[in-house]
This record gives sequence, C-alpha cells and structure tokens, in this order.
Amino acid sequence: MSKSSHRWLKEHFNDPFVKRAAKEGYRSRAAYKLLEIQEKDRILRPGMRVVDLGAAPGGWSQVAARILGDRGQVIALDRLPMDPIPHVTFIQGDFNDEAVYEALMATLEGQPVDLVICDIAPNMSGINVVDQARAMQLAELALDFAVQVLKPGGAFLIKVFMGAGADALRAQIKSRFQRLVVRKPEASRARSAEQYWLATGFKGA
Ligand SMILES: C[S@@+](CC[C@H](N)C(=O)[O-])C[C@H]1O[C@@H](n2cnc3c(N)ncnc32)[C@H](O)[C@@H]1O
Repeated sequence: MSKSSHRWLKEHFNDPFVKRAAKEGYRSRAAYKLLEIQEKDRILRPGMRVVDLGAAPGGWSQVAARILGDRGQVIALDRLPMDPIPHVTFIQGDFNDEAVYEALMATLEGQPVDLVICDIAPNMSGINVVDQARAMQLAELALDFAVQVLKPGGAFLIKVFMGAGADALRAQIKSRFQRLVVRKPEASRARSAEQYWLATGFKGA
C-alpha cells in the first residue's frame, strides 16, 4: 500500500464524522455536512420535493428523506448504484448523459421541485486543470437543471470546487436567485478546495 493510501485509511478511521455516521446509521460522513447546513439554514421541510444529484452512497438522501417525512419525495441520481432508501426514487446513470438527464426529467412528471442539492464530485484524474474543468462543467449542468425544474422561491445547494470558473458560476447563480451564501461545514475538510453554496429565492425560469 502506498504511503498516501495508508495516511488516508488512518485518517478515515480516526475521523469523528466517520465514527458518528457508523453509530447513527448514516451511509456517509457527508451526511453531517447537510445536517449542519440544515441546522443553520433550514432548507429541508416536511412534504418537500427534493432532487439529490450525485447521491451515492446515500447520506444526503437519508437526511433529506428523514426530514421530508411520508408526504415528501426525494429523487436521487448517481452513476454508481445505491441501496434503496424509503421515500427515495433512485435513478442510476451519468448526469452528463442526455438519456439519463431525460429520465430524470420524466420522473419529475412536470411537477416542480422545492430544492435541488448537488454533492457531485467528478472522478479526479490528478491533472488539476482537467479536474477543475470537469467539476465546473457538472456544476453548470446542475444549475441549468435547477433552473428548469425549481419552483419560484426554490433553493439550490451545490458543492463547488474553488478555482477557475467559480467566479463565472457565482455570477450565473446570483442572476437567478435572490441570495447566495457560502457554507463550509465542519465535516468538510479544511484542506479541501470545496465549498457549499446555498442559493435561495429562485427568481423563476
Ligand atoms: C461525494 S459523493 C456524494 C456523497 C453523498 N452526498 C452522500 O452523502 O452519500 C459524489 C458522488 O458524485 C457521483 N458522480 C460524479 N460524477 C457523476 C456524474 N457525472 N453523474 C452522476 N453522478 C456522478 C459519484 O459517483 C459520487 O457518488
């Protein structure tokens, strides 16, 4: 095993959020990022309709489904498989694939969505410019999708990798939503270039 994988494994098993997730039945430490944002911003409410992009293994969907309750609905998408979660409709496929995008739209049956959450992290090649470009392309696609499906007043939460393209994305989001706040939850590692942007008050398509 390489030194860096060894370091990753050690850090992973000592991570308090990994331990908590195992104890509290969440599938990922990422669940605590959404829980912290929820604590502060109250973006999830019972009965809502939420789309979760890049959902596997399902931590965010679990958090959302628990808060939304029986009358709520989560539609989750990932290119990896995901074990079922009650009240979560899962679509497996690549968000970049037009047929998958259409399948997601068809599942929505023309009914508007209250909130789109996107924790997509593209596969990293290790080549910085390539990875950043991929991340930004997916973020822009997620924004286009949100603009198509959200009801006026709806919200959009997205993980953004800070770097080239982030300023342009910020400007696009600001033109479509009334407010944009940046969150860096405790479960998001300080050294990670990721931030979570929460846009609220969708102005309408
Ligand atoms: C950080 S994980 C999401 C963790 C999730 N929020 C949770 O709490 O369990 C990022 C996910 O994005 C997915 N992903 C990356 N690129 C994708 C794409 N083009 N289409 C669909 N899913 C993608 C990955 O498969 C991965 O499961």
